[in-house]
Amino acid sequence: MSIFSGIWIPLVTPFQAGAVDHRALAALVARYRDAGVAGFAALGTTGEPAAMSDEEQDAVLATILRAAEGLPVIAGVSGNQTVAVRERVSWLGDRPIDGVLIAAPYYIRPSQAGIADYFSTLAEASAKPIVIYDIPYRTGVRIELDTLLALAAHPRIEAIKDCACSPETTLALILDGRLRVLAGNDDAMFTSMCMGGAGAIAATAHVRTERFVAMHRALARGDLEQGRAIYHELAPLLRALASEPNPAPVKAALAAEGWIANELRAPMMPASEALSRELAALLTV
Ligand SMILES: O=C(O)C1=N[C@H](C(=O)O)C[C@H](O)C1
Repeated sequence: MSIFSGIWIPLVTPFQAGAVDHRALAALVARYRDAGVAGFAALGTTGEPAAMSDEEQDAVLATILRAAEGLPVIAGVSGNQTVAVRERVSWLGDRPIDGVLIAAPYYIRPSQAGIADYFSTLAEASAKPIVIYDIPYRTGVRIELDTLLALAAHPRIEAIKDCACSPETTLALILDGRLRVLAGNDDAMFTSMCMGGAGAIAATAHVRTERFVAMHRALARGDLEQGRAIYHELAPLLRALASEPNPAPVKAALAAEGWIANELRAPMMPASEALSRELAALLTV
């Protein structure tokens, strides 16, 4: 049975007075463990790895692995030089992680052949399962369906974090059946899971985590009525959490609940006062 199903948390990195707050990070992981999540994505977009040194990233990964107490952890990797990213992927192969989450090469917009070569090279170098992170609105390049289907033949490419905003692609991948499809756009998670997707890696699930887990479980057992009712209940929160750049709203919500300081590293900015007030109000309902 694949580990790539259920609700995964792409963890924020809490900062306090400019430094990584490892205590807050470990407390968050323990809180989500108790809430029934399936696993954690460390150093995904939400974790702000682009704002951290290599040493800070490695320390964050170590804290998450310790606090996860055996729940699966995958580590995010991004870049645009195959050789450099391959080194990182090989290094991660010796860590006690359960997979590597790899985005397409950003900014340089390679051809589909270039993208296929990139992922195949990294899959060959990896000792761990690979989750393809298809997020064209961040990388600047789409991984086309034919490319994804070709990559699915590789035994170490096991899942996709699907953020392409294409229901046709999502359905085609689910019907193909070789990659586990994890929704990566939070507003698409309900439809993806209804179509047969395996779950979600969802920043919004940092709050009301138990309800996201309950929604997934309801849909996975075919209880559409209950799954839909929970989705409707979560909808105002989902909308508010997506209304400013991730992870600012999630951090504001967690700060309102007292878990972390409301701090991001520039050029990312904390959520606006108005949104912070709205989120605090939504979380008291
Ligand atoms: O960090 C992630 O993984 C996620 N990234 C997406 C994004 O920031 O675009 C959102 C998703 O909820 C999780």
